[in-house]
Amino acid sequence: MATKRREYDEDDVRVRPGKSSRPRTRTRPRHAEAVDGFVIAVDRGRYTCVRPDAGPDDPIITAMRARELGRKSVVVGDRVGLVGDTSGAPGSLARIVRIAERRSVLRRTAEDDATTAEGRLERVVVANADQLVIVSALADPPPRTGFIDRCLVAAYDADIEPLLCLTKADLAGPEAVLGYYTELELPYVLIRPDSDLDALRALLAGRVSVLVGHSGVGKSTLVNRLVPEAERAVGTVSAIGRGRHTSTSAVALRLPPTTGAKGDPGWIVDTPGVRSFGLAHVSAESLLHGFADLVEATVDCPANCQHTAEEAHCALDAWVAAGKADPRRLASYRRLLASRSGEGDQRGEVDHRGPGEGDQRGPDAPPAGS
Ligand SMILES: Nc1nc2c(ncn2[C@@H]2O[C@H](COP(=O)(O)OP(=O)(O)OP(=O)(O)O)[C@@H](O)[C@H]2O)c(=O)[nH]1
Ligand SMILES: [Zn+2]
Repeated sequence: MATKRREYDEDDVRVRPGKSSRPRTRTRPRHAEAVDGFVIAVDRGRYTCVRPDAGPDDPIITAMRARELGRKSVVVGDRVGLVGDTSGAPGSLARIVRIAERRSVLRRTAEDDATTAEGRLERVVVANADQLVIVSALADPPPRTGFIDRCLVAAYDADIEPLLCLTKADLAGPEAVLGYYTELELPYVLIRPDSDLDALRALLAGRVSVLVGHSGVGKSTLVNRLVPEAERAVGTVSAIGRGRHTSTSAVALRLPPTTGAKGDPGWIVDTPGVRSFGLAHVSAESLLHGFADLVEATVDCPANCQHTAEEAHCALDAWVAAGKADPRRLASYRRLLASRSGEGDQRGEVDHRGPGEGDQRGPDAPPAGS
């Protein structure tokens, strides 16, 4: 007699051994035995996770996504349910069967080509972040407020608090940059080679913070100072997976405990592959949320005002003319508005994209290699 075969996933077989002819019951609670995991890196279909309560020396768990997740994307910062071999032993592989509801979603639109649907693909960069740390040098390279404005919009859009981290404070003062943002009362920290980083560490404690910055601003230097283990940790997580070293576009690093401070020191998420935030997915109204100093003026705009320079009666022009906001802020807002529709001047906004960025796919793209 021929054995009738049906496809089962592993734990189906484990839960009901020998009952291969019994139909799958729909009422059984799915994966009640799943353990909680926190995704710290994603590399070509392999997800590096840790137990949320794990200590620095606890094993890291490599997982793949279960078929039942469908096309849902799993990104760094996701809180997931894991089944299978969650021991973290060398060669072991767990499966992600659940993704917890996300507290926040930091997105970007790929800027390779903002004029096509594919180019506008929205990518989730990090889930469940609490804070976006915008790293900008005060000199060498000079601060780019256009980049900072763009990051602020991404942060407000994601419902994440921004923190301005001004590096190379030994080379130039922060007055010009801070003056530009006077109205916003942005929290900021100044970093110099001899700073002790206590103020920054206090702002990172107990939270998941995403670091973004242009090349050369000193982000790697900062990450290495905050997490002396960083290089080794990144090597470890990205060497997993297919046994090839590829750089990922986001990786979560556990901050070491600081002497004297109690409680969770927090996590930083480094984003080596993310140089800017495409904002094509952000509506003109949401874009305005990044410009709290301008938003009040728009109540006097005509209905359906697009707030562009072409709008003859946009109230923003009068607002700025009356000295109620910095004209450079209005110019920046309008530059971002224009860049959203793919017609803007994006000079200085787009760096060469880092390798591995294709791993950060939106929910519409199947995971690479699986
Ligand atoms: N004067 C001064 N130089 C700094 C400071 N922080 C970093 N640098 C220098 O700035 C240069 C760039 O620093 P990195 O940490 O490599 O910059 P990055 O932002 O990681 O840039 P990529 O590696 O290209 O992504 C290095 O030569 C650092 O030594 C600082 O606070 N003051
Ligand atoms: Zn207007």
